[in-house]
Amino acid sequence: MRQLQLECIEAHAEGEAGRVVINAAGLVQGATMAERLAYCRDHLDDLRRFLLREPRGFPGLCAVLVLPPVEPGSDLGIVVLEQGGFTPMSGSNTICTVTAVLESGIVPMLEPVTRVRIDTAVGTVETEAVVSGGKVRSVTVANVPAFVVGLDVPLEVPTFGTVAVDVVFGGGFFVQAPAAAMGLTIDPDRGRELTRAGALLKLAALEQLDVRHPLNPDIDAVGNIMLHSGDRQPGVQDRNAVVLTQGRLRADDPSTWTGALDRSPCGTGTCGRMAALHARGQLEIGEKFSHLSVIGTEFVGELLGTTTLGAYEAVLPTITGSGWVTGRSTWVLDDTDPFPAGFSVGDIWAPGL
Ligand SMILES: O=C(O)[C@H]1NCC[C@@H]1O
Repeated sequence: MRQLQLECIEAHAEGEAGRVVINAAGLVQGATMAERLAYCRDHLDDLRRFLLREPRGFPGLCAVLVLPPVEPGSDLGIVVLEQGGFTPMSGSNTICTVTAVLESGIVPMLEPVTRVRIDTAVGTVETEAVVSGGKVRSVTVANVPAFVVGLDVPLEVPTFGTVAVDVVFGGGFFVQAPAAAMGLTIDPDRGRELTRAGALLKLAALEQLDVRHPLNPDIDAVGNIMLHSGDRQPGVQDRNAVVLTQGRLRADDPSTWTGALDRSPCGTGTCGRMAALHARGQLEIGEKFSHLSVIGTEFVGELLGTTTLGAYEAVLPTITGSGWVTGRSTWVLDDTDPFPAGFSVGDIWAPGL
């Protein structure tokens, strides 16, 4: 007997897969997006694993629950599912969602530009899709304010020693460091070493850093890690590799020191990186910022202005990229299936997490 049936539009944004769940409204309770995110974290973690892990998912996959809006004038709300947990916001997943809801007709498409307003647990996000011939060509996401918690913060990282990192918020909290500081380059061939370094940075961040979003105190931990190409230099292309870890990391278990690299240039990470570069005097308001992923795909960022958020000086970041629909799927759970929350195997992940 089938107990659960999830209707999805499969998509990717600049290579990063996002499974957009379009019939999840009845599964999530809460009057605000913050309450809904908290509800997902408390009650729907098995659903997240069901969607993202084997035998239905894969390590490079994220998903999005498309929910009714909560703010007047918004079109929808989203909660993002990553391998490490539920998150309030994601650039690639927002682009996947906008592309999916417009190309499927869930939200009417108006040529040449359609605006889609999206509620998240850290604020409302305005998006602008360039459309022609019934297709979404690109999506610009005017993200929630991004800010710097600290620049060059010393972290004691297992096996690496002291590493100076930037702690930033760009829709989620990130620790960001030059790949060179870990003896690495941003190259897909070094993926295994990049994920190991990212996992160890995250372990250190979770133990040593206190972060809290001024508008949503439940957002209180570093989520993802960005290794980047370092200070901006004329003629040098900015690149990054964002490490998405699994849920549980343990300092005493090297099998957990792993993760998957974001295949896109990471929208939230790019927004946080732009906040840090602005604070360092390396990115002006209104200047375009081309950021490449580990596979060479691009988001173009821009800071539209500044604002304040609680005690933080913040910037107003946008990112632009493209998404593509890759399929339609219906995921079901048979009540005799032994893996209702999926599984992971130590050939690519830490086993059993
Ligand atoms: O673009 C982003 O913001 C992200 N991509 C996958 C993980 C992050 O949420």
